[in-house]
Amino acid sequence: MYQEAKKSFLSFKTKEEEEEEKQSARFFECAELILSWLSPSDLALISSTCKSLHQLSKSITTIRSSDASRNFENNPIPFINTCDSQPYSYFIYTPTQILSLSSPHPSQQWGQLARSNLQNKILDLSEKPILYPKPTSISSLSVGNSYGCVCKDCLAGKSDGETQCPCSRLKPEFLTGLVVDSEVMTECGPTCVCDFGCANRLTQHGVIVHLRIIKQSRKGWGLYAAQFIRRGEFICEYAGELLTTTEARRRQQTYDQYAAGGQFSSALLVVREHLPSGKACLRINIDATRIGNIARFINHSCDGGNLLTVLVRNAGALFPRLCFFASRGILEGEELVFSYGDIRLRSNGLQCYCGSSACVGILPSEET
Ligand SMILES: C[S@@+](CC[C@H](N)C(=O)[O-])C[C@H]1O[C@@H](n2cnc3c(N)ncnc32)[C@H](O)[C@@H]1O
Repeated sequence: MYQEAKKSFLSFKTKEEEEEEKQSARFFECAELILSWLSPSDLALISSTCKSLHQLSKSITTIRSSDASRNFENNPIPFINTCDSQPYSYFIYTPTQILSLSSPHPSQQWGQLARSNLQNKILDLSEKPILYPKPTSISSLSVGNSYGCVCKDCLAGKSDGETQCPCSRLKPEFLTGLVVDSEVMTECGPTCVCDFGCANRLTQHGVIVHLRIIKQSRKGWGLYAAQFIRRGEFICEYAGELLTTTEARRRQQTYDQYAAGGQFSSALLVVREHLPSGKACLRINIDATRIGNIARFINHSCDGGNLLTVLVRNAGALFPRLCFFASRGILEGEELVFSYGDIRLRSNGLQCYCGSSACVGILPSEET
């Protein structure tokens, strides 16, 4: 009798306790949404405050390491790390080039929990994560009075690849895998009447091949094939923030200082396109260090690697894009690598661990 009375007394909840419990349940539902906006260090900090938040943070970390592309690409691109405890590399994802963000702290939701009740109510999970502040996508910027095509079927034409489409300077050798040097090619773009299904938009459908990102003790994260990739197949474009040359130089100085302190990888690429006149050169600075796509993980190889870089111009688009294609058949499990350049300005530059027989020992470095 006494035992029964004690039990019912203990399970009795006051109104205040019930209200507190409800509030705590609501807090954890909201926490799922808020935590997916946090950087890894803030996530770790909050996970140390209580057991429930620790569990939530762990689930978010698992989701983050299962897809670097955050659902932006056609297939998940997982992180795999067997050399230390870093589960993923943190950066903000953009599948295409964007104009440089002036905000010093852009943020993006990453790691939403699919089975959250609250999320099911207010979020469509097929949506891409939001990038804040909202960037300007370069593909939406077109040149005034520019050309475009009005073809019904842009690549219909002769079997040798010659087509009537004015936007198509697609090298036929590309598709048969014979080209080995850097080329410039053109595709249909924003000013054409054709839609995204057009065959002359090879590089505009995101990453189609299966890839993974693996960490190595000496080179850091690298991009690897998770399937056999045919020679000439499109891999990805180099997406990031487009910078002015002044801003690129400023950032490179900061990155060099961080790199000197160790454990920092920058991903600022300078592309120079020699214009047909031969007199001028168009310079494009793409920084994928804080905002970029999976191309930011491609490491250097002194022997030129297995990738071919191609500048692709979409008809009517203001800027060309740097795209990677397989320069030969690539086996599943092989690392995707290309040459960062031939110039080594700094004799005390970073040590190269490409492992090729052509290895010079130092990573390329140029004046930004
Ligand atoms: C564009 S990032 C490539 C991804 C980088 N490994 C990471 O962990 O994020 C360029 C940096 O990767 C490293 N890296 C690239 N290729 C390398 C190589 N062959 N040997 C050593 N380090 C390399 C250098 O730190 C370089 O500054």
